[in-house]
Amino acid sequence: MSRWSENFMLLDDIRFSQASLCAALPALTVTPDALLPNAMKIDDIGLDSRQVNEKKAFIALAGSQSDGFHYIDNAIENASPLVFCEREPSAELKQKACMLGASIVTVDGLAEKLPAFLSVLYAPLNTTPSITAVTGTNGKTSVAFLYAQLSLATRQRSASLGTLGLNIVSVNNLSSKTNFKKDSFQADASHQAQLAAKVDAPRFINEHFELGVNTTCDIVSHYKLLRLLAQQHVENYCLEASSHGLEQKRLAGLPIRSAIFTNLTQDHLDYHGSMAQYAQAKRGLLLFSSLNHLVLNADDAESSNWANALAARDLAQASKVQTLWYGLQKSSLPANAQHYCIAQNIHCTPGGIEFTIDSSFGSAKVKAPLLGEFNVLNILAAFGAHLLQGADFEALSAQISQLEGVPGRMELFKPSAVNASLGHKTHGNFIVDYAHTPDALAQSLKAARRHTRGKLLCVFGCGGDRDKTKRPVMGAAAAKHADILVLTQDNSRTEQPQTIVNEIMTGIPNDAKVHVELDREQAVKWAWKCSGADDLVLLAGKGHETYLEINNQRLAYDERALVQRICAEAAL
Ligand SMILES: CC(=O)N[C@H]1[C@@H](OP(=O)(O)OP(=O)(O)OC[C@H]2O[C@@H](n3ccc(=O)[nH]c3=O)[C@H](O)[C@@H]2O)O[C@H](CO)[C@@H](O)[C@@H]1O[C@H](C)C(=O)N[C@@H](C)C(=O)N[C@H](CCC(=O)O)C(=O)O
Ligand SMILES: Nc1ncnc2c1ncn2[C@@H]1O[C@H](COP(=O)(O)OP(=O)(O)OP(=O)(O)O)[C@@H](O)[C@H]1O
Repeated sequence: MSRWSENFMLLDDIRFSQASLCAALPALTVTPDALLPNAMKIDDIGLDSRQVNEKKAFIALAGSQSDGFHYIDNAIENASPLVFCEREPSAELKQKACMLGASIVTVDGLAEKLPAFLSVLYAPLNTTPSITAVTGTNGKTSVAFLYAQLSLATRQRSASLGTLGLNIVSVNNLSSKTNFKKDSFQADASHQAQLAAKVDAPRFINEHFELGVNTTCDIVSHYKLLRLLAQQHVENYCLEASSHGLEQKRLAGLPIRSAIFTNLTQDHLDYHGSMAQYAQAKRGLLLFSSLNHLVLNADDAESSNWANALAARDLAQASKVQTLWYGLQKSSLPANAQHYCIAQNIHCTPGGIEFTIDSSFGSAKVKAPLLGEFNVLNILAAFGAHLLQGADFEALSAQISQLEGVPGRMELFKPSAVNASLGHKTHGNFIVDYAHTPDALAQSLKAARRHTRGKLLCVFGCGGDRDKTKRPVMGAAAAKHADILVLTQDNSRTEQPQTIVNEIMTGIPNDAKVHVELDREQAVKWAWKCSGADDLVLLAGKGHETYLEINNQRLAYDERALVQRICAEAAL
């Protein structure tokens, strides 16, 4: 099943009533009597003319490639009885709509009015979850995933949304995942009753759902999701805010309470044009008037631009936002940092990372079963947001040892320690990682190096039809940090994989050890066969994905499953 159809299965359950429609229409300055009778029968709404029907309205918005206005005809042919658009349609189109019983309503400033409309249309029936948004070039998915798990320290049902889809984590699997004892949890009777209600909530508990093609989904889906999460008694919700999503106002009007910034390095220059514009798009998170908390990476130079941009806002807005700084060096903290969270004495062990948290809320020695120093930063970012939101320092610190790694992010796979026929381990371990930017690749290789005794091999490629300037930079980063490079394909889209590889090669020094194998599965097998027992093979770029995108088609390719098969076969 494609990701799109799963998306609709999940969000299709979220419908609105006629009463909600009547309540919401004034936000668009529309009155129900301006609509034909069919229009009032809708219970769903969407941005894509190809996915409407007789009960679903179409919102025609201008996009970056084309304009929804051009698809109004398509929407009414697909039986949509109601279309909102930003300018007057032709007389011919109006006449056709009239014949089909459809209403086309022109709304001045439709895009700006949409958040107010959607927030009434999909108003959550109970409390809106507290929203934390995380942005940055790398680490968004990891921070969101870790944030949701850390919420278990406060026994709150929580969710994360982004590249991995929607994950809901709840208290009712706490006993199987953690060492919490039920009786050691102090709660009054009403709190216990609320917890029981959460445990009995109908669906999606501890579940994962694929949700569309984008890291940050479209604006309608966001409002539907808020209602869905409220129905599921989710109290804490962390979403990934991509720079595209922020620029295209896919999050407009959401009551985002806390913002986390991870880091800024090169990516998406094809879309934003320059690093300055890319950085500015990300800082768009500061414009949410609902913001109360800001969590900044003290080790990343861009964070001071965030602090300055906040200070430049009007006094009332700036002074209601509490800022927490996190990082690996106390010396990077700004002199006026009131709240901070620093990791010190970091040790990378075969099983994970150990470090001491030194913070303005307390200090603790912690261990996490995750690989890579950058995951220390990711933990601190999620931890810092919870601290500002009022979580207890001790309970949060205890939860760190219970964290589960993020699928396809520095995920370790070990072939059986002993080969049955040879009596010893013959080849190296794998790490499957999602690094697809120059900085992420450098960071993941540096992290992997700390977990290996032998050689470090790296299998990677670069995506087609996207920022081409990062290709040689990724080649240079891989050559600097790995011993053997295996160049292959990674979502080449409509480009020739060999052309992409040639561009990567221009950044690789002549004396580097490079093997080219465009068939990705063969490249992985080649690297593993070439590895010795103490070596480590890092597979970068695919992570959790289960496809290779080639010529507008998604071909089945699951690198985690492939590696599991290789590991299993090694034991035979
Ligand atoms: C370049 C880009 O960001 N495109 C996104 C954008 O589409 P768009 O505004 O360009 O849409 P368009 O094609 O111009 O069409 C305009 C309007 O007409 C509608 N339409 C279009 C065709 C049709 O037949 N009928 C119809 O109604 C469209 O639904 C849209 O509402 O808005 C759509 C709805 O929100 C997104 O799905 C789409 O993401 C495409 C698939 C994409 O590849 N996006 C990438 C670049 C992206 O956004 N990535 C970031 C993550 C990056 C990261 O990992 O950091 C993300 O958040 O996913
Ligand atoms: N804090 C970090 N700093 C640098 N690199 C990181 C950090 N966290 C993760 N990475 C690297 O970036 C890769 C992607 O991580 P993650 O999916 O969490 O980031 P992301 O920002 O969500 O990226 P995307 O939006 O493309 O999914 C990881 O596989 C890892 O190699």
